[in-house]
Amino acid sequence: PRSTDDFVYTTYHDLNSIYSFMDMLVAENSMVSKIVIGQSYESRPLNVLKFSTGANRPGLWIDTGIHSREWVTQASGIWFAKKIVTDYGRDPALTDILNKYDIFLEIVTNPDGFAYTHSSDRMWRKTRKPNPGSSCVGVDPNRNWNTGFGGPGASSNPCSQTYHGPSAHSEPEIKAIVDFVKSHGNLKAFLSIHSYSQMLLYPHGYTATPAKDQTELHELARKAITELKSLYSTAYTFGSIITTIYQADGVTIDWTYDQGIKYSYTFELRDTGRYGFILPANQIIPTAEETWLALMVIMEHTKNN
Ligand SMILES: O=C(CO)C[C@@H](Cc1ccccc1)C(=O)O
Ligand SMILES: [Zn+2]
Repeated sequence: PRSTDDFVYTTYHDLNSIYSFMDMLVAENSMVSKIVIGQSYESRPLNVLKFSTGANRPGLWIDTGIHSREWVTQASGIWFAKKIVTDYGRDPALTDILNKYDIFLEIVTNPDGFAYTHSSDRMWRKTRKPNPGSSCVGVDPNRNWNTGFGGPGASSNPCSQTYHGPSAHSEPEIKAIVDFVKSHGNLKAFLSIHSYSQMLLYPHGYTATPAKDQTELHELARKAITELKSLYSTAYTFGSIITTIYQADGVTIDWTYDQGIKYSYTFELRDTGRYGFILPANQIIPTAEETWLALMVIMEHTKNN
C-alpha cells in the first residue's frame, strides 16, 4: 500500500507491514511522530506512536501485542492509530481529548515474540530472551513488572508460560516502558490490551486488597463496557484482576497503578474461546470499533477528572 488509506485493515499483518504502516502514518500526519523507546532482545526497535497537537501535555498510554499471539490486539492497535488521525477535527470528543492530552500507542509491544508467531510458532506468548541454565526460552511480559514480582501468581519455572523472569524489569521490552513512564512523568491513563476473554480488568492482580480507587475504577469499567456492548452486543465481564480472572503477580497495570496512574486497565478482547487467539480476520474491525468506544469512555473520564 502506498498510503494508510489503502492499507488493508481487514487482515492480519506481519511485523514489516506494521512498521511500514507506522512510517506512512507519520509521513501523512503532522500530529503523529514515532518514538523509539528502546530495542527488543533481538535488537528490533520498540516503536511508540505519539499523537500530539501541542507541547507539554499530560499523556494517555495504550499498548497492544504485549503477548505476541494475541493478534487481534496488534490489528486493533493499527485501526486505533488510523481512527485517531481520521477523527481529529471531525469528532468533537476525540478532538477535545487531543487538544488537551497526548496519546501514546505501542502497537507491537513484543516484536521478537510477534516475529516468532509468524515464522515458527503461532501460539508464542512470551519474550524471546534465552533463560540461562534452561532450554526453555522467554519470560512472560505480563509477570515481569516490579509490583508483586515473584509472587504465587507467576511461575519461577523458565518453561512456564507465566515465568516471571530472573528479576523485575529483566526484559528489555518491559524496561523500555518502565523508563518511558518514569521519564514522561505525567501519564494519566495506562491501557494494556490483551485477548481473549472479553473482560475489562483493573488492579490488583497480586493481592485481594482493593485498590484505593476501586469504587471509581469499577463504575468507570461498567460505563465503558456498556458503551462497548451498545455496538454489536458483545458482552464483557469486569472487575479487579484477582476477583475476575485469577491471581497474577508482576503484571503491567499493578505497576502502573503503583506509579500513580489511576486509570490503569487491561482489556481482554474477543472472543470467549470459540476461536481464542486465532480470531478470524473478519472480526478485526468489529472488535476494534467496539473496543474504541470503551477506550473513549475511559479517556473522556480521565480528561474530566
Ligand atoms: O494473557 C492472557 C490472555 O490475555 C491472560 C492474562 C490475564 C491477565 C490480564 C491482566 C493482568 C493479569 C492477568 C494473563 O494471564 O496475563
Ligand atoms: Zn495476554
